[in-house]
Amino acid sequence: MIRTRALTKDFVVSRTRTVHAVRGISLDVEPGELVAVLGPNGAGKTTSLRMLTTLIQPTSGTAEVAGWDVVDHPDRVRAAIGYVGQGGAGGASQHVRDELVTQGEIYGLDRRTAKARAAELLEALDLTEQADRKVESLSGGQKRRLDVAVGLIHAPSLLFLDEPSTGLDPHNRANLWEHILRMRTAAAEPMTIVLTTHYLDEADTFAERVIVVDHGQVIADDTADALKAELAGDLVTLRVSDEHGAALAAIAERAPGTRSVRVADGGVVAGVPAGALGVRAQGAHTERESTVEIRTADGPGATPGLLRAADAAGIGVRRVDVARPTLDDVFLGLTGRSLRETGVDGAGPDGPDGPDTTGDATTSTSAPTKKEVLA
Ligand SMILES: Nc1ncnc2c1ncn2[C@@H]1O[C@H](COP(=O)(O)OP(=O)(O)OP(=O)(O)O)[C@@H](O)[C@H]1O
Repeated sequence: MIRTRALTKDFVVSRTRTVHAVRGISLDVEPGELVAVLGPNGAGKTTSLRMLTTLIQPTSGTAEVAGWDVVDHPDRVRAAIGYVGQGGAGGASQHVRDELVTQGEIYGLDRRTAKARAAELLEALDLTEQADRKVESLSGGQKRRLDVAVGLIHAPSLLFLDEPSTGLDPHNRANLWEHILRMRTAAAEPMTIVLTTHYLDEADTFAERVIVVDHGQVIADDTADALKAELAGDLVTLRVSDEHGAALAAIAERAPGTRSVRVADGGVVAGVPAGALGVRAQGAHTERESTVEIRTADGPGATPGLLRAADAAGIGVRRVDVARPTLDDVFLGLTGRSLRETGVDGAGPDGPDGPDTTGDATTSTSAPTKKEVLA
């Protein structure tokens, strides 16, 4: 359904500055897949989508969408796809139903077909009650559902959604997703959906495949579960008194299945009970704690052995947490940076004028390679 080879986009912003927004992306998306493209601000997600939807031309490389080359046959591509951009589509003063019918006609449907299709989508996306209201009077969630309806009016087999649920509250996000999934399965042929999102949980829950993009390159591509298992691992966190942090870290390093270990300052704790394992002082008192964070293939399986080894070394573990990895852990494992820290929820350090630019004397930063994060 989508095939790109070395797809590249440079924006020449001045004589001395070029933004390397997309750097040679090669990927294939099969019919019926639901793919989420994830990455920090400025990673190149929207630019990639804009090339695939023929809104901008690649600098180099090739892209075929629905069997057509995006540069040679943009009209064919546009006829085959739906695109829901970040800005939204609806004309504010139009009535909801009219907006849909007009969009259908723009796509070449005759009026009768456009009306029938509009009615179908209004029903499927729970907008029938709002059909005769003006677009500007809709709530955020209703407006976004209308955007999706507009993207689907000509029954495309491939739908691109650029951050479909940004700005919606959790209830409306869940509601939008329910509708998108229902639309997808109701289609005669399984619809292919490619979306960008800032919501890690959304990609995790709904996407069958997650493509992680950073600095204009694909740095990971698999199911969310496979990415988490291969690239992150479970996180076991053990809290001990500050003096035992380093010794416990050394024990954890040697434990089977350990991928990486980090000792962090756990802060000051008050009222540590007298006699707690490994606490030498008598009576409740205040002291610093360490947290030892262990990435391991199997957290629940590794924890008993870690506790036994700590006990044998006279180290009292005060608290144990075992957490399954998130997609943020995957990104951290790949780049050493957290998606949240790199501005996934807003402008981050890799934003517009971040490291993706080439200046006078410098070359652009190379894409980060996979590295051990917590070593
Ligand atoms: N028209 C343009 N001219 C110059 N630079 C651009 C243009 N469009 C995008 N860029 C730059 O290209 C890089 C990639 O931007 P893009 O919008 O594709 O990122 P993104 O991953 O979609 O980010 P976000 O999550 O913030 O939407 C950024 O550095 C951006 O500033």
